[in-house]
Amino acid sequence: MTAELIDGKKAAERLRARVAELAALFAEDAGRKPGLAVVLVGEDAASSVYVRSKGKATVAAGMESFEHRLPADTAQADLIALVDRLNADPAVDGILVQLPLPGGLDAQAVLTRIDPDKDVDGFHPVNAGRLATGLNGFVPCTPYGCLMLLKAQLGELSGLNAVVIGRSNIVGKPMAALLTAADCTVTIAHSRTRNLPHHLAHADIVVAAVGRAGFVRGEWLKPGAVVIDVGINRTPAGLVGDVEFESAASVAGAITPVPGGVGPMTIACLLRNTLVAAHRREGIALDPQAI
Ligand SMILES: Nc1nc2c(c(=O)[nH]1)N[C@@H](CN(C=O)c1ccc(C(=O)N[C@@H](CCC(=O)O)C(=O)O)cc1)CN2
Repeated sequence: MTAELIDGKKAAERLRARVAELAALFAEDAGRKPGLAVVLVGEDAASSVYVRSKGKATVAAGMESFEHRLPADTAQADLIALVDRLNADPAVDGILVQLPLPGGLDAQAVLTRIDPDKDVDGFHPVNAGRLATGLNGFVPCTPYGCLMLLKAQLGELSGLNAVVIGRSNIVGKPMAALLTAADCTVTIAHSRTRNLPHHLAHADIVVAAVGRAGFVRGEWLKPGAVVIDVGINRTPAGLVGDVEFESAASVAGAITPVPGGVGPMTIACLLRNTLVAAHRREGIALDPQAI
């Protein structure tokens, strides 16, 4: 392996510590802690673990955690009613509905019901529009975490060629918007892309978010590329990313491992977004770039 390993766990610890410092200052100014409400519907094992981790991290950062666990057969109207209550609750600065929702529930309708100014997941169409047009809003946590890792690794991103593999609303599209805003030349590749190796051969930055174990092969990469692997695939061999790690690490300049790369940044960025939401709701100044 020649690539430098990008340590997302360490970067996430640093971000969480900074958020905790600023949350303590917020509590002094506002007379209350920032509050995050997380809604879990059903008993998906991985989601349950993520929600527990979010609750713990929220409390550790000096914030208030409100956890709502609902049965898998919850009616759409009841879930919407809960979102409405959280929208109206002054102690709640951020609302997150854990995905995926059980079959039969309309995730888009639920996400669109969240007050855009409490939408710390950044999934509401208003926040997607704000990101696309360069306005202040909330950016989805995983792509924001990827951007932070890229900036820490490369410094200035302007003028670099970036290929984002995957076009989901949660990762691919916002990732491409963030890289475009950072003045990269961005290609979005997906399942219909012809000749992916051709595009990757010119990519200084590769963000893989396709959800297919070991999909990206090392021989497709430009030597020295920085590779961000968003994939979390559970295989008989354990947890693996979307990038074939061994072959990629012998060509790339730097690469995120799975686990321990992008994943931990997701929760750290959620805390960051909650802190920003709390400041905006209370009208207390905070430069989001300084976190
Ligand atoms: N409402 C949301 N739902 C989901 C999101 C999201 O951002 N908002 N993202 C994912 C799940 N997720 C957080 O919710 C998440 C995924 C992975 C990790 C993480 O730290 N992963 C570890 C590995 C942990 C493991 O063994 O599973 C790592 O990569 O090192 C944190 C959060 C889907 N749903």
